[in-house]
Amino acid sequence: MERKTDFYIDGKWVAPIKANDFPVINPANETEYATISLGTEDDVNAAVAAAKAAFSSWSTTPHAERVAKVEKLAEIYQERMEEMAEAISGEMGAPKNIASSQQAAAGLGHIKAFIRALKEFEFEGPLSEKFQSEYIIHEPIGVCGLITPWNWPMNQVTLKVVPAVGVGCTVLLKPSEIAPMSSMLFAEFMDQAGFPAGVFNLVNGDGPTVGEAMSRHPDIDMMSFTGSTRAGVAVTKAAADTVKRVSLELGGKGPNLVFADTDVAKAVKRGVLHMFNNSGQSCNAPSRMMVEKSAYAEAVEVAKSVAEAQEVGDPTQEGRQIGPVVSETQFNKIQGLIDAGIKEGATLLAGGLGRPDGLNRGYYVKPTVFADVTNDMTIAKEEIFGPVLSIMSFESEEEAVKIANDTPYGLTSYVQTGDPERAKRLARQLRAGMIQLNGAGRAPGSPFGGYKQSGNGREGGKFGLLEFLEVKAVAGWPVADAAE
Ligand SMILES: NC(=O)c1ccc[n+]([C@@H]2O[C@H](COP(=O)([O-])OP(=O)(O)OC[C@H]3O[C@@H](n4cnc5c(N)ncnc54)[C@H](O)[C@@H]3O)[C@@H](O)[C@H]2O)c1
Repeated sequence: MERKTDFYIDGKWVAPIKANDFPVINPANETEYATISLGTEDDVNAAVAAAKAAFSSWSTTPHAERVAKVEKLAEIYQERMEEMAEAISGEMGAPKNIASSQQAAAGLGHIKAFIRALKEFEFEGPLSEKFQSEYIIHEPIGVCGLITPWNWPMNQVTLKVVPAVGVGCTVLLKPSEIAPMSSMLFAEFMDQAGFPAGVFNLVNGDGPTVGEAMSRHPDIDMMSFTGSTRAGVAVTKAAADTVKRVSLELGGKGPNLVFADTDVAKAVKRGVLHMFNNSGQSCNAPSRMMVEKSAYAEAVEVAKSVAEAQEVGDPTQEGRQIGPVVSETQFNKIQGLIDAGIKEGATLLAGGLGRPDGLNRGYYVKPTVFADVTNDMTIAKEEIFGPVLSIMSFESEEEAVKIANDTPYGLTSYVQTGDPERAKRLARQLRAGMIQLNGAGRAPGSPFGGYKQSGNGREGGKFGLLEFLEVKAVAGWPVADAAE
């Protein structure tokens, strides 16, 4: 078992000011995978002081030099990708192949997309052709506090750290205390890449102590938060007195509209597998499958057989199995929601309560599908964050849009239809930050973020850079006389 109780502050690994050991549990076998320390407000103060001191020189370092450091980081990340996949698998239970090809790989993909965005972004220029002497300059916002969740650890960490330091901000990262090992390894990569002392700092800790101290801190200029809507609201409230900018990436309850004019079997299979991916622990999971009435019977049959064929098991083995969910708390929460689905009268098609056969140790959940769900049921309203799909039906396109939008969330909505005009129409009518039509994957650098209570930020590519930039407007910028 690894013991990694130090924090990374001002370019060095330092012991916490007050020791407070905390176990990182491997959810596949319920044993202690590593020990970290939970920090205090004093550790936050030390890290923020380092970040503040580093800001004036880092923010004025030539852009090309900063980009070169990010390129170095990409090289190191690529070389040490397998270590990263192992850390992610051990801390949150992603099976080997997902940890490597999806989880760790997502981090590298984002770093590369940011390198392109950093090279292409126009940091300054005239307001318009007409107003040449009104000059706009984008400047780094300052010291940024970054808080991340456990479900896609490196995806989230790279989406925040890389654009922030890339544009000249300095940062304090607090990863999820449940899955901090990948971030500790990432800190090693940052150190190896040669970022100057104080540019990147990491303090482990829980939300109410370290997260709250960061959100309130007068010397943190911006908070970038990914996690539950509950914690996002807490961060926003704690940040209010200092009027810092708060960027939020929160939960979701994604609708997946399946129309009879598509290849229903194929679309349903894709939707079910997508729901189960990462054991259902994705903010953008298509958790409400809505099927046009005339295709409903077929959809239910396909979903049942896909769920029954879904293997669950040991993440250290090769294969297409899904792993456990992250913790006992999550396991119990999911069981409670499955129970609510049964009690509220949804039809249990596959899975259900308890662990899958033969898996008595580890937080494994049965791949579960409910049919005949209505949008007022708890399982249709709450983010479950487990491999649990709800299927419901609709009669008309109008009704489908109404049900899809009837949620406080608005992260990703999915549409499956053979009619291109309908696809375009729905893409405009669905109230969500992201729409995926007919199984299309998202392009690197495309903005990731939500409407409504799914958040207010946009991460990735040039949109992700803008999150960490202030906009300065200069009137009377000297311009050469056109007549000269
Ligand atoms: N929209 C997105 O981009 C996105 C991506 C991934 C996950 N998520 C969301 O994250 C959630 C799952 O992650 P989780 O269980 O780790 O969420 P969580 O909100 O419990 O924790 C997320 C982070 O916030 C910290 N935190 C908790 N309470 C806090 C407080 N009062 N002040 C400051 N920080 C606090 C935690 O320590 C952790 O680092 C889901 O709701 C999921 O939808 C959203």
